[in-house]
Amino acid sequence: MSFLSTHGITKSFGPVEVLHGIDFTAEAGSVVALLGENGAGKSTFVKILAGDHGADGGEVLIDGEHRRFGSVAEARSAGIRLISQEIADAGTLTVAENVVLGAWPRRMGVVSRRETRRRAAGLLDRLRADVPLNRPVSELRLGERQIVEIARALAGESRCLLFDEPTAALSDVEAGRLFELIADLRDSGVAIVYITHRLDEVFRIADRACVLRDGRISLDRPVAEVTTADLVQAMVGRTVVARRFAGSQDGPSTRESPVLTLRDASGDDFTDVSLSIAPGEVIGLYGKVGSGVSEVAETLFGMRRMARGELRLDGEALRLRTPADGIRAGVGFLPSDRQGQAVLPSRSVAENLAAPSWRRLAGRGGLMTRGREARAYRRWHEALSIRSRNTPDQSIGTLSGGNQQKVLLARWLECGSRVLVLSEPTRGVDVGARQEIYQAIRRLAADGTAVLVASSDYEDIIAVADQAAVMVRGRIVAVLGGTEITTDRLTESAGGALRVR
Ligand SMILES: Nc1ncnc2c1ncn2[C@@H]1O[C@H](COP(=O)(O)OP(=O)(O)OP(=O)(O)O)[C@@H](O)[C@H]1O
Repeated sequence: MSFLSTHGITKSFGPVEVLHGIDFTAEAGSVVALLGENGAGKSTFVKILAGDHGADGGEVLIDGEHRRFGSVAEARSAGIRLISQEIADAGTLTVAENVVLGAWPRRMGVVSRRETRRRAAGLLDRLRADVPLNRPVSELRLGERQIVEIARALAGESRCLLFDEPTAALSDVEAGRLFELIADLRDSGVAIVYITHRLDEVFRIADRACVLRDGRISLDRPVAEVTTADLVQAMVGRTVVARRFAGSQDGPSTRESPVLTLRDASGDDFTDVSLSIAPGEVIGLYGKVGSGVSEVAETLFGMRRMARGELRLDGEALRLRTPADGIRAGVGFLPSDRQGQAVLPSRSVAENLAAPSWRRLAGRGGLMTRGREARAYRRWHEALSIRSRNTPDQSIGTLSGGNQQKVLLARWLECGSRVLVLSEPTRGVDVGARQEIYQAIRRLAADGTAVLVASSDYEDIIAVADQAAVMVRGRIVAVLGGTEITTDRLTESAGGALRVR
């Protein structure tokens, strides 16, 4: 018998019905992958299972008995836990404190620090994670914070774990350890529901694949019986062919003089990095999580200080101390940590989109009108197929994760920056939307923008880069051009062995 099953679950937000009657099962000792386009309803569905949202209709059965969870605590007491996309840690508390958050170990009524550390170490050990127990979580990188979240969910007896895109920010090694943990949990009888946009993960860890399309189940089959093409077809209703959008296979034939030049730069986690970007060019900076790629990107926007080296814009030396310096210099930046560093959570979609273009949109009178913001919103809503209620006033927090990412990208597309630095531009984005984002990046380059795509996803680099630099442990180890930019060359170089040029 299945541990958990649902029949006819429906859910609306205001007038919009998001789930149209979901029949679903999760078996004990089995992993089911839950897939679907951005906005299909995956997070909403698992939040209902975890007691975070109430369903409007339908029923949830646990061990064959009807249950209705009024809160997260109630779902937890039934052994169901959600590891959400949104990290909910307490930045100033330490790693150990965050792992035991909400379940403080006490001795004679007083929180025991020793016991806190001991328990946290035990839980992190299950993930073979190497995160310092005493460090405040605000100092960790996003992937490490994700690991702390997972460790917290392992406290207590779980019968069903719901993972919502857990590997989006993890390194390959960290993801590998998580997969081992998931296999162990499965073997010990836990039911696992696993949401991902990375289809290779489905074949690696899941027993069953379940696809949500527009709030309905469009496929539910054993993984052994499906192909990647079946999953994509069920998700987007068509086949999606990964292709290269780069200007020409051999890169641009004539190169204008660079608008941005970085020479022998060293800073947080990178050393002696040199690169240049000309107008109309897309440079890919590729490396695994932790290779220094995102640190270089952040430095180009003024989010990190450069310790040594030289940054020039239009030939003029530049010192960026803060992101405000970056914006003033005409650099646009999409950070990899969407929630922490980019989303203005209490603002509308239109306000989020227009934020850095405010001055330009407001015009000479300095008066920003909702109409101007709304027009900016409409321009990108269609071009990037942003899935929202089609009103610029919708709060950004009510968009699905992948659609928030598209709004943030549109922010910089609208801004018309001369230099655009995009860190992990397709993180959390579905297979179809990826292609739209790649097209948008190339369109931007065609209009003369100089673009740097910093990514740990080689598909991003292959799809859009005219030239690619590969980083390993903070240094550029290979530079590839045009037709040299292939999966094999990129992954081989990022492994650290090969040195080209
Ligand atoms: N609190 C809310 N208020 C209004 N609409 C919401 C709310 N939460 C989600 N939605 C809407 O419900 C739909 C489904 O969102 P959901 O987050 O479940 O999608 P998802 O499949 O998890 O997408 P992604 O892959 O991008 O994370 C979206 O259109 C979203 O805008």
